[in-house]
Amino acid sequence: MGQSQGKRDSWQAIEHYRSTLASLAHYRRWSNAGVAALGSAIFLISWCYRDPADVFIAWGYPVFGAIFAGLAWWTLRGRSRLVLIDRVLVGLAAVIILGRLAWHYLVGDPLGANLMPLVGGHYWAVGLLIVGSFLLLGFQGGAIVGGLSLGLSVLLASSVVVPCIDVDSTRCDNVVYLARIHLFLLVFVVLSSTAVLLRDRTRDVVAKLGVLEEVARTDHLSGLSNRRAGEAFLATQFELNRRYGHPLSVILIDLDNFKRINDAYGHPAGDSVIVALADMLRREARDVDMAVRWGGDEFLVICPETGREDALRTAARFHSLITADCLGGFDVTATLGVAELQWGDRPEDLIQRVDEQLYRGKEAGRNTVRLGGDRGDAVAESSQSAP
Ligand SMILES: Nc1nc2c(ncn2[C@@H]2O[C@H](COP(=O)(O)OP(=O)(O)OP(=O)(O)O)[C@@H](O)[C@H]2O)c(=O)[nH]1
Repeated sequence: MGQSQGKRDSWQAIEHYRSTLASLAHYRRWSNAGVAALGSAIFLISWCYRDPADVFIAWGYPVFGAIFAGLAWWTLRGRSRLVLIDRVLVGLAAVIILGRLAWHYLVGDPLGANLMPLVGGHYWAVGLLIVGSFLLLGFQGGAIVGGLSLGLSVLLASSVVVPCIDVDSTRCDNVVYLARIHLFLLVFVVLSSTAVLLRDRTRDVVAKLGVLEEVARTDHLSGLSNRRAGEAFLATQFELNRRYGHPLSVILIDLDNFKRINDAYGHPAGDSVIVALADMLRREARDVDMAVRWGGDEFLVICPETGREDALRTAARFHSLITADCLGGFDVTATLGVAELQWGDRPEDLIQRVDEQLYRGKEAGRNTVRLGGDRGDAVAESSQSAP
Protein backbone atom coordinates (compact mmCIF):
# COMPACT_ATOMS: atom_id res chain seq x y z
CA MET A 1 0.00 0.00 0.00
CA GLY A 2 0.94 3.66 0.30
CA GLN A 3 3.65 5.45 -1.63
CA SER A 4 5.25 2.16 -2.64
CA GLN A 5 2.41 2.17 -5.16
CA GLY A 6 3.65 5.55 -6.38
CA LYS A 7 7.16 4.12 -6.56
CA ARG A 8 5.87 1.11 -8.51
CA ASP A 9 4.04 3.46 -10.85
CA SER A 10 7.29 5.36 -11.46
CA TRP A 11 9.08 2.13 -12.33
CA GLN A 12 6.22 1.12 -14.59
CA ALA A 13 6.43 4.52 -16.28
CA ILE A 14 10.21 4.09 -16.73
CA GLU A 15 9.66 0.61 -18.22
CA HIS A 16 6.93 2.01 -20.46
CA TYR A 17 9.17 4.80 -21.78
CA ARG A 18 12.07 2.35 -22.24
CA SER A 19 9.92 0.06 -24.36
CA THR A 20 8.60 3.09 -26.28
CA LEU A 21 12.22 4.07 -27.02
CA ALA A 22 12.95 0.50 -28.19
CA SER A 23 9.91 0.55 -30.52
CA LEU A 24 10.95 3.94 -31.90
CA ALA A 25 14.47 2.64 -32.59
CA HIS A 26 12.90 -0.39 -34.28
CA TYR A 27 10.72 1.88 -36.39
CA ARG A 28 13.71 4.01 -37.33
CA ARG A 29 15.67 0.90 -38.33
CA TRP A 30 12.84 -0.17 -40.65
CA SER A 31 12.58 3.35 -42.06
CA ASN A 32 16.35 3.42 -42.79
CA ALA A 33 16.16 -0.01 -44.39
CA GLY A 34 13.17 1.18 -46.45
CA VAL A 35 15.09 4.25 -47.66
CA ALA A 36 18.08 2.09 -48.64
CA ALA A 37 15.80 -0.43 -50.44
CA LEU A 38 14.02 2.40 -52.30
CA GLY A 39 17.41 3.83 -53.27
CA SER A 40 18.38 0.44 -54.64
CA ALA A 41 15.12 0.26 -56.63
CA ILE A 42 15.68 3.76 -58.05
CA PHE A 43 19.17 2.81 -59.27
CA LEU A 44 17.90 -0.38 -60.88
CA ILE A 45 14.92 1.29 -62.61
CA SER A 46 17.17 4.11 -63.87
CA TRP A 47 19.62 1.52 -65.15
CA CYS A 48 16.87 -0.40 -67.02
CA TYR A 49 15.70 2.78 -68.82
CA ARG A 50 19.13 4.36 -69.26
CA ASP A 51 20.52 6.32 -72.16
CA PRO A 52 22.95 3.75 -73.67
CA ALA A 53 25.60 6.46 -74.00
CA ASP A 54 25.51 7.31 -70.29
CA VAL A 55 28.53 5.47 -68.90
CA PHE A 56 27.92 6.71 -65.35
CA ILE A 57 24.55 4.96 -65.18
CA ALA A 58 25.62 1.94 -67.23
CA TRP A 59 28.51 1.04 -64.94
CA GLY A 60 27.76 2.86 -61.73
CA TYR A 61 24.08 2.22 -61.04
CA PRO A 62 24.17 -1.60 -60.84
CA VAL A 63 26.98 -1.26 -58.30
CA PHE A 64 25.13 1.44 -56.33
CA GLY A 65 21.92 -0.59 -56.46
CA ALA A 66 23.74 -3.61 -55.03
CA ILE A 67 25.39 -1.48 -52.34
CA PHE A 68 22.06 0.03 -51.26
CA ALA A 69 20.38 -3.40 -51.25
CA GLY A 70 23.25 -4.61 -49.04
CA LEU A 71 22.77 -1.55 -46.83
CA ALA A 72 19.08 -2.39 -46.40
CA TRP A 73 19.97 -5.95 -45.42
CA TRP A 74 22.73 -4.75 -43.04
CA THR A 75 20.29 -2.31 -41.39
CA LEU A 76 17.64 -4.98 -40.87
CA ARG A 77 20.12 -7.42 -39.35
CA GLY A 78 20.05 -5.06 -36.37
CA ARG A 79 23.60 -5.72 -35.19
CA SER A 80 25.01 -2.25 -35.88
CA ARG A 81 24.21 1.01 -34.19
CA LEU A 82 21.74 3.23 -36.01
CA VAL A 83 24.07 6.23 -35.78
CA LEU A 84 26.66 4.34 -37.83
CA ILE A 85 24.03 3.22 -40.35
CA ASP A 86 22.78 6.83 -40.69
CA ARG A 87 26.32 8.02 -41.40
CA VAL A 88 27.01 5.31 -43.97
CA LEU A 89 23.65 5.96 -45.68
CA VAL A 90 24.15 9.72 -45.92
CA GLY A 91 27.85 9.35 -46.83
CA LEU A 92 27.11 6.98 -49.73
CA ALA A 93 24.20 9.10 -50.93
CA ALA A 94 26.38 12.23 -50.80
CA VAL A 95 29.19 10.63 -52.80
CA ILE A 96 26.79 9.33 -55.47
CA ILE A 97 24.51 12.39 -55.75
CA LEU A 98 27.35 14.94 -55.75
CA GLY A 99 29.42 12.68 -58.01
CA ARG A 100 26.59 12.56 -60.51
CA LEU A 101 26.22 16.35 -60.31
CA ALA A 102 29.93 16.79 -61.04
CA TRP A 103 29.59 14.28 -63.89
CA HIS A 104 26.77 16.32 -65.46
CA TYR A 105 28.78 19.54 -65.28
CA LEU A 106 32.20 18.21 -66.22
CA VAL A 107 31.86 15.02 -68.23
CA GLY A 108 28.29 14.25 -69.39
CA ASP A 109 27.45 17.09 -71.71
CA PRO A 110 29.39 20.15 -70.60
CA LEU A 111 27.81 23.23 -72.03
CA GLY A 112 25.72 21.16 -74.40
CA ALA A 113 22.04 21.80 -74.92
CA ASN A 114 21.16 19.02 -72.48
CA LEU A 115 23.19 20.33 -69.58
CA MET A 116 20.50 22.47 -67.97
CA PRO A 117 17.66 19.89 -68.16
CA LEU A 118 20.00 17.19 -66.86
CA VAL A 119 21.55 19.27 -64.11
CA GLY A 120 18.22 20.87 -63.19
CA GLY A 121 16.49 17.50 -62.97
CA HIS A 122 19.23 16.21 -60.73
CA TYR A 123 18.87 19.01 -58.20
CA TRP A 124 15.86 17.45 -56.52
CA ALA A 125 18.29 14.68 -55.44
CA VAL A 126 20.69 17.32 -54.06
CA GLY A 127 17.78 18.90 -52.14
CA LEU A 128 16.83 15.48 -50.77
CA LEU A 129 20.44 14.96 -49.70
CA ILE A 130 20.43 18.27 -47.79
CA VAL A 131 17.13 17.64 -46.00
CA GLY A 132 17.97 13.97 -45.33
CA SER A 133 21.39 14.76 -43.92
CA PHE A 134 19.90 17.25 -41.42
CA LEU A 135 17.17 14.77 -40.43
CA LEU A 136 19.49 11.79 -40.01
CA LEU A 137 22.73 13.39 -38.80
CA GLY A 138 21.40 16.32 -36.78
CA PHE A 139 22.46 19.94 -37.00
CA GLN A 140 26.23 19.45 -37.18
CA GLY A 141 26.24 16.59 -39.69
CA GLY A 142 23.54 18.30 -41.74
CA ALA A 143 25.52 21.56 -41.79
CA ILE A 144 28.62 19.71 -43.05
CA VAL A 145 26.79 17.77 -45.81
CA GLY A 146 24.46 20.68 -46.68
CA GLY A 147 27.35 23.17 -46.78
CA LEU A 148 29.45 20.78 -48.84
CA SER A 149 26.64 20.17 -51.34
CA LEU A 150 25.87 23.83 -51.75
CA GLY A 151 29.53 24.86 -51.94
CA LEU A 152 30.44 22.17 -54.47
CA SER A 153 27.42 22.96 -56.60
CA VAL A 154 28.16 26.70 -56.64
CA LEU A 155 31.76 25.93 -57.54
CA LEU A 156 30.78 23.63 -60.41
CA ALA A 157 28.10 25.96 -61.73
CA SER A 158 30.29 29.03 -61.62
CA SER A 159 33.33 27.32 -63.10
CA VAL A 160 31.39 25.78 -66.01
CA VAL A 161 28.53 28.15 -66.82
CA VAL A 162 29.51 31.62 -65.63
CA PRO A 163 32.69 31.98 -67.78
CA CYS A 164 30.49 31.66 -70.86
CA ILE A 165 28.05 34.30 -69.71
CA ASP A 166 28.91 36.71 -72.47
CA VAL A 167 28.78 34.21 -75.32
CA ASP A 168 25.03 34.26 -75.85
CA SER A 169 21.82 35.09 -74.03
CA THR A 170 20.94 31.40 -73.44
CA ARG A 171 23.91 31.09 -71.14
CA CYS A 172 22.76 34.19 -69.32
CA ASP A 173 19.38 32.51 -68.81
CA ASN A 174 21.23 29.50 -67.48
CA VAL A 175 22.90 31.61 -64.83
CA VAL A 176 19.54 32.94 -63.66
CA TYR A 177 18.15 29.40 -63.71
CA LEU A 178 21.05 28.08 -61.63
CA ALA A 179 20.90 31.05 -59.27
CA ARG A 180 17.23 30.25 -58.58
CA ILE A 181 18.07 26.60 -57.99
CA HIS A 182 20.79 27.52 -55.49
CA LEU A 183 18.46 29.89 -53.70
CA PHE A 184 16.01 27.00 -53.35
CA LEU A 185 18.82 24.84 -51.96
CA LEU A 186 19.63 27.61 -49.50
CA VAL A 187 15.99 27.61 -48.39
CA PHE A 188 16.28 23.84 -47.80
CA VAL A 189 19.40 24.39 -45.70
CA VAL A 190 17.83 27.18 -43.65
CA LEU A 191 14.52 25.37 -43.08
CA SER A 192 16.05 21.98 -42.28
CA SER A 193 18.76 23.38 -40.01
CA THR A 194 16.26 25.52 -38.09
CA ALA A 195 13.81 22.64 -37.68
CA VAL A 196 16.53 20.25 -36.50
CA LEU A 197 18.15 22.81 -34.22
CA LEU A 198 14.81 23.61 -32.59
CA ARG A 199 13.93 19.90 -32.31
CA ASP A 200 17.25 18.97 -30.66
CA ARG A 201 17.46 21.99 -28.37
CA THR A 202 13.84 21.62 -27.27
CA ARG A 203 14.42 17.93 -26.54
CA ASP A 204 17.55 18.76 -24.47
CA VAL A 205 15.86 21.55 -22.55
CA VAL A 206 12.77 19.44 -21.79
CA ALA A 207 14.96 16.57 -20.55
CA LYS A 208 17.10 18.88 -18.39
CA LEU A 209 14.02 20.68 -17.10
CA GLY A 210 12.50 17.34 -16.05
CA VAL A 211 15.64 16.37 -14.16
CA LEU A 212 15.97 19.82 -12.54
CA GLU A 213 12.31 19.85 -11.49
CA GLU A 214 12.77 16.42 -9.93
CA VAL A 215 15.93 17.57 -8.10
CA ALA A 216 14.28 20.82 -7.00
CA ARG A 217 11.34 19.06 -5.38
CA THR A 218 13.19 16.07 -3.88
CA ASP A 219 15.11 15.81 -0.64
CA HIS A 220 18.43 14.30 -1.68
CA LEU A 221 18.98 12.18 1.46
CA SER A 222 15.57 10.61 1.96
CA GLY A 223 14.28 10.77 -1.62
CA LEU A 224 10.98 12.16 -0.30
CA SER A 225 9.49 15.43 -1.48
CA ASN A 226 11.23 18.39 0.11
CA ARG A 227 9.65 21.24 2.02
CA ARG A 228 9.18 23.45 -1.04
CA ALA A 229 7.28 20.67 -2.86
CA GLY A 230 5.30 19.98 0.33
CA GLU A 231 4.29 23.63 0.64
CA ALA A 232 3.17 23.69 -3.00
CA PHE A 233 1.10 20.52 -2.49
CA LEU A 234 -0.39 21.92 0.71
CA ALA A 235 -1.35 25.13 -1.10
CA THR A 236 -3.15 23.12 -3.81
CA GLN A 237 -4.97 20.99 -1.26
CA PHE A 238 -5.89 24.12 0.65
CA GLU A 239 -7.54 25.57 -2.47
CA LEU A 240 -9.49 22.34 -2.99
CA ASN A 241 -10.59 22.46 0.62
CA ARG A 242 -11.74 26.06 0.24
CA ARG A 243 -13.65 25.39 -2.95
CA TYR A 244 -15.21 22.00 -2.28
CA GLY A 245 -14.99 21.74 1.50
CA HIS A 246 -13.02 18.49 1.38
CA PRO A 247 -11.27 17.67 4.66
CA LEU A 248 -7.51 18.06 4.91
CA SER A 249 -5.23 16.94 7.73
CA VAL A 250 -1.51 16.90 8.39
CA ILE A 251 0.72 14.75 10.58
CA LEU A 252 4.04 16.13 11.79
CA ILE A 253 6.59 13.53 12.92
CA ASP A 254 9.73 14.37 14.87
CA LEU A 255 12.23 11.78 16.08
CA ASP A 256 12.90 11.88 19.80
CA ASN A 257 16.38 12.78 20.98
CA PHE A 258 17.73 12.23 17.53
CA LYS A 259 20.74 14.36 18.33
CA ARG A 260 21.92 11.63 20.72
CA ILE A 261 22.21 9.13 17.86
CA ASN A 262 24.27 11.59 15.87
CA ASP A 263 26.43 12.38 18.86
CA ALA A 264 26.93 8.77 19.93
CA TYR A 265 27.21 6.98 16.57
CA GLY A 266 28.02 9.74 14.09
CA HIS A 267 26.11 11.47 11.29
CA PRO A 268 26.03 8.49 8.89
CA ALA A 269 24.17 6.47 11.54
CA GLY A 270 21.71 9.36 11.96
CA ASP A 271 21.31 9.51 8.20
CA SER A 272 20.42 5.80 8.04
CA VAL A 273 17.62 6.39 10.58
CA ILE A 274 16.26 9.25 8.48
CA VAL A 275 16.38 7.11 5.33
CA ALA A 276 14.65 4.19 7.09
CA LEU A 277 11.88 6.46 8.39
CA ALA A 278 11.43 7.93 4.90
CA ASP A 279 11.20 4.42 3.43
CA MET A 280 8.57 3.45 5.96
CA LEU A 281 6.50 6.56 5.17
CA ARG A 282 6.84 5.98 1.45
CA ARG A 283 5.64 2.42 1.96
CA GLU A 284 2.83 3.13 4.37
CA ALA A 285 1.37 6.49 3.35
CA ARG A 286 -1.60 6.35 1.00
CA ASP A 287 -1.12 7.12 -2.69
CA VAL A 288 -2.99 10.39 -2.39
CA ASP A 289 -1.00 11.47 0.66
CA MET A 290 2.32 13.20 0.38
CA ALA A 291 5.19 12.44 2.76
CA VAL A 292 7.60 15.35 3.00
CA ARG A 293 10.95 15.76 4.71
CA TRP A 294 10.05 18.99 6.43
CA GLY A 295 13.56 19.58 7.74
CA GLY A 296 16.23 17.81 9.86
CA ASP A 297 14.49 14.94 11.69
CA GLU A 298 10.99 16.33 11.00
CA PHE A 299 8.58 14.78 8.50
CA LEU A 300 5.18 16.06 7.44
CA VAL A 301 2.52 13.80 5.95
CA ILE A 302 -0.19 15.75 4.12
CA CYS A 303 -3.44 13.79 4.01
CA PRO A 304 -6.08 15.11 1.59
CA GLU A 305 -9.68 13.90 2.05
CA THR A 306 -8.85 12.97 5.61
CA GLY A 307 -10.62 14.16 8.74
CA ARG A 308 -9.05 14.47 12.20
CA GLU A 309 -10.05 11.02 13.51
CA ASP A 310 -8.73 9.22 10.43
CA ALA A 311 -5.55 11.27 10.55
CA LEU A 312 -5.13 10.42 14.25
CA ARG A 313 -5.50 6.70 13.45
CA THR A 314 -2.96 7.00 10.62
CA ALA A 315 -0.54 8.84 12.89
CA ALA A 316 -0.98 6.16 15.57
CA ARG A 317 -0.13 3.53 12.96
CA PHE A 318 3.03 5.42 11.91
CA HIS A 319 3.92 5.77 15.58
CA SER A 320 3.57 2.02 16.19
CA LEU A 321 5.68 1.24 13.13
CA ILE A 322 8.42 3.67 14.16
CA THR A 323 8.64 2.19 17.65
CA ALA A 324 8.22 -1.42 16.48
CA ASP A 325 10.76 -1.33 13.63
CA CYS A 326 14.44 -0.86 14.24
CA LEU A 327 14.86 2.19 12.00
CA GLY A 328 18.37 2.08 10.57
CA GLY A 329 19.29 -0.45 13.27
CA PHE A 330 18.30 1.82 16.20
CA ASP A 331 15.45 1.66 18.69
CA VAL A 332 13.97 5.08 18.14
CA THR A 333 10.77 6.76 19.20
CA ALA A 334 9.00 9.76 17.75
CA THR A 335 6.50 12.38 18.73
CA LEU A 336 3.68 13.10 16.31
CA GLY A 337 1.32 16.03 16.06
CA VAL A 338 -1.95 15.88 14.10
CA ALA A 339 -4.16 18.75 12.96
CA GLU A 340 -7.08 19.24 10.60
CA LEU A 341 -7.62 22.36 8.50
CA GLN A 342 -10.45 24.42 9.97
CA TRP A 343 -12.66 27.07 8.51
CA GLY A 344 -10.76 30.35 8.27
CA ASP A 345 -7.37 28.63 8.51
CA ARG A 346 -4.61 29.45 6.10
CA PRO A 347 -2.01 26.77 5.33
CA GLU A 348 0.46 28.41 7.73
CA ASP A 349 -2.18 28.28 10.54
CA LEU A 350 -2.54 24.54 9.99
CA ILE A 351 1.24 24.10 10.18
CA GLN A 352 1.40 26.24 13.28
CA ARG A 353 -1.30 24.15 15.00
CA VAL A 354 0.31 20.84 14.14
CA ASP A 355 3.63 22.24 15.36
CA GLU A 356 2.01 23.22 18.66
CA GLN A 357 0.71 19.67 19.11
CA LEU A 358 4.17 18.33 18.45
CA TYR A 359 5.64 20.75 20.95
CA ARG A 360 3.09 19.73 23.57
CA GLY A 361 3.90 16.08 22.90
CA LYS A 362 7.59 16.81 23.46
CA GLU A 363 6.73 18.73 26.64
CA ALA A 364 4.63 15.84 27.86
CA GLY A 365 7.59 13.47 27.69
CA ARG A 366 7.86 12.58 23.95
CA ASN A 367 6.95 9.27 22.25
CA THR A 368 3.32 10.24 21.76
CA VAL A 369 0.71 11.24 19.17
CA ARG A 370 -1.28 14.39 19.82
CA LEU A 371 -4.26 15.77 17.98
CA GLY A 372 -5.40 19.34 18.44
CA GLY A 373 -8.42 21.29 17.18
CA ASP A 374 -11.51 23.22 18.09
CA ARG A 375 -13.15 20.01 19.30
CA GLY A 376 -10.46 19.51 21.92
CA ASP A 377 -7.15 17.72 22.01
CA ALA A 378 -6.66 13.98 21.90
CA VAL A 379 -3.84 11.54 22.46
CA ALA A 380 -3.64 8.35 20.41
CA GLU A 381 -3.75 4.95 22.09
CA SER A 382 -0.37 3.81 20.81
CA SER A 383 1.39 6.67 22.61
CA GLN A 384 4.03 5.83 25.19
CA SER A 385 3.78 2.15 24.30
CA ALA A 386 7.39 1.88 23.24
CA PRO A 387 10.31 1.47 25.64
N1 LIG B 1 22.36 12.59 10.60
C1 LIG B 1 21.67 13.68 10.33
N2 LIG B 1 21.29 14.49 11.31
C2 LIG B 1 20.57 15.58 11.02
C3 LIG B 1 20.18 15.85 9.71
N3 LIG B 1 19.46 17.00 9.72
C4 LIG B 1 19.39 17.40 11.00
N4 LIG B 1 20.06 16.54 11.79
C5 LIG B 1 20.26 16.61 13.24
O1 LIG B 1 19.04 16.32 13.89
C6 LIG B 1 19.14 16.84 15.20
C7 LIG B 1 17.80 17.39 15.59
O2 LIG B 1 17.93 17.74 16.89
P1 LIG B 1 16.85 18.53 17.67
O3 LIG B 1 15.87 19.15 16.72
O4 LIG B 1 17.54 19.46 18.62
O5 LIG B 1 16.05 17.50 18.47
P2 LIG B 1 16.25 16.05 19.01
O6 LIG B 1 17.66 15.76 19.40
O7 LIG B 1 15.65 15.12 18.02
O8 LIG B 1 15.39 16.13 20.30
P3 LIG B 1 13.83 16.31 20.40
O9 LIG B 1 13.32 16.69 19.06
O10 LIG B 1 13.62 17.41 21.39
O11 LIG B 1 13.31 15.00 20.85
C8 LIG B 1 20.26 17.84 15.20
O12 LIG B 1 21.36 17.33 15.94
C9 LIG B 1 20.66 17.97 13.73
O13 LIG B 1 22.05 18.16 13.57
C10 LIG B 1 20.61 14.98 8.68
O14 LIG B 1 20.32 15.14 7.49
N5 LIG B 1 21.33 13.90 9.03
